[in-house]
Amino acid sequence: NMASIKGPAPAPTSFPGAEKLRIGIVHARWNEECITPLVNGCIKNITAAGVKPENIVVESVPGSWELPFGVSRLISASQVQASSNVSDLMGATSLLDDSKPATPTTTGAKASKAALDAVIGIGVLIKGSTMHFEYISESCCSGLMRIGLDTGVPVILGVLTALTEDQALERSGVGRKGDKGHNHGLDWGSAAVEMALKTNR
Ligand SMILES: O=c1[nH]c(NC[C@H](O)[C@H](O)[C@H](O)CO)c([N+](=O)[O-])c(=O)[nH]1
Repeated sequence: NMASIKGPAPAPTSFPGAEKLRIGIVHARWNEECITPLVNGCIKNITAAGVKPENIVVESVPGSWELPFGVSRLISASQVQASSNVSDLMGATSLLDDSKPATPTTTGAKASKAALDAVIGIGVLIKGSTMHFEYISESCCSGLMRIGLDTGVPVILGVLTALTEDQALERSGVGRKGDKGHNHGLDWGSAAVEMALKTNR
């Protein structure tokens, strides 16, 4: 059979200036078996690009429906933080929930006070027996698109809209079959850094 032509072109491999960036991740808590590897893959490529762990802010919301609201609030909280003299960024971002740095900083380095340069919304929607999936997927994706356009802060779409559990598992790199699939979180992390640098000229 013909090899598929689908898939992204190779992403940039160097991200000069990434050490100054601050990246946010807001993830839903549905379908955790996929969410966890997706978030970890995202963080892996963000740090591989040169972003400091203490400058990655991770927040969670109940489900994908809440992603646009969560991303919007995190962006505005970080902008308030950057323009005020509030010392603790985490305090500002705990508007969503008990925020925690992506990885506890060994250096004890303080998170920077700058506003977030890009945010990824991560969710996993799996088709059930009703139309619920269609309505959440459409609202979540168009909501995330709107926030990026309205705020000028790049919002990366990290939402899997899977028709079966296997589709979701394969795209999280934890496919049940022999083929482990590909963890799309990796691509979302690279996309976030690339877009942040393009926006931060
Ligand atoms: O993130 C998801 N949320 C889901 N529902 C919860 C929804 O996102 C909201 O959290 C809930 O409706 C409360 O607003 C899902 N399903 O219903 O299947 C799903 O598959 N994935």
